[in-house]
Amino acid sequence: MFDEDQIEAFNLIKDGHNLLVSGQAGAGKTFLIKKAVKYLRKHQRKADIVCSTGIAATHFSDLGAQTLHRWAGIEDGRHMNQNLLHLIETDERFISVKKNFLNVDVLFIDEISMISSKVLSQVEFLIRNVRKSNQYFGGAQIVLVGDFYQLPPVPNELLGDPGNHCFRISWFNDCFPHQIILHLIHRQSDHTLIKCINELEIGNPSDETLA
Ligand SMILES: Nc1ncnc2c1ncn2[C@@H]1O[C@H](COP(=O)(O)OP(=O)(O)OP(=O)(O)O)[C@@H](O)[C@H]1O
Repeated sequence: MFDEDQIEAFNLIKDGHNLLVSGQAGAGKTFLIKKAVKYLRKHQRKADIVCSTGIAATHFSDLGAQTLHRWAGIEDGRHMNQNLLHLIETDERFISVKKNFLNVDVLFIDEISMISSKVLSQVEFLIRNVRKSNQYFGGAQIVLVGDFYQLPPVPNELLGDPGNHCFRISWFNDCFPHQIILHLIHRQSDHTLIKCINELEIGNPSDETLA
């Protein structure tokens, strides 16, 4: 059964809102995404899951997750927006990317802390233009999931990506007005260790952790 925060997030997802779901390790983000994706698919909505790394995608292998870079055809980030848009619209090698953009109803982006503002902005630009829409992400519903205290984006100076967090994008709060934090830690194993990590993550260790 979902906890209170998970219920709030689930209802927003079900009702078609864009949102950011965050929470520390063990707060039940993966648990929530899996249930939400199964629910949406059962109700004939095309829900895709993408992650910043292939390893994270294996957590959702039963649900067909892949990396965002592969799903969106952005490769290593070498393409400028207009060039990549042209490739997606005209080049057969990008046919599955074009289908992804045109068909997706709800896109879950996990490990969002590692997706840079450059990458998220490029994905937004591409989906909006392929869908020929004025809405953010071409009107596709986007659910960002992660913990901004965890790993940051990897900078790629050669390709003009300084690795800024995506929440720095000027339109971020406008596109993601709903931002839910999962407060309850569900993971039982290594509870003490996880508590220490979570406290250190936010720079506020308790006496127990310091001891
Ligand atoms: N509402 C719930 N009821 C029962 N178990 C839950 C619930 N939410 C999460 N769990 C369990 O708690 C554990 C941690 O949850 P989960 O892996 O989803 O956390 P997470 O936020 O994705 O963590 P991480 O950031 O480390 O990936 C899992 O074993 C999961 O099945």
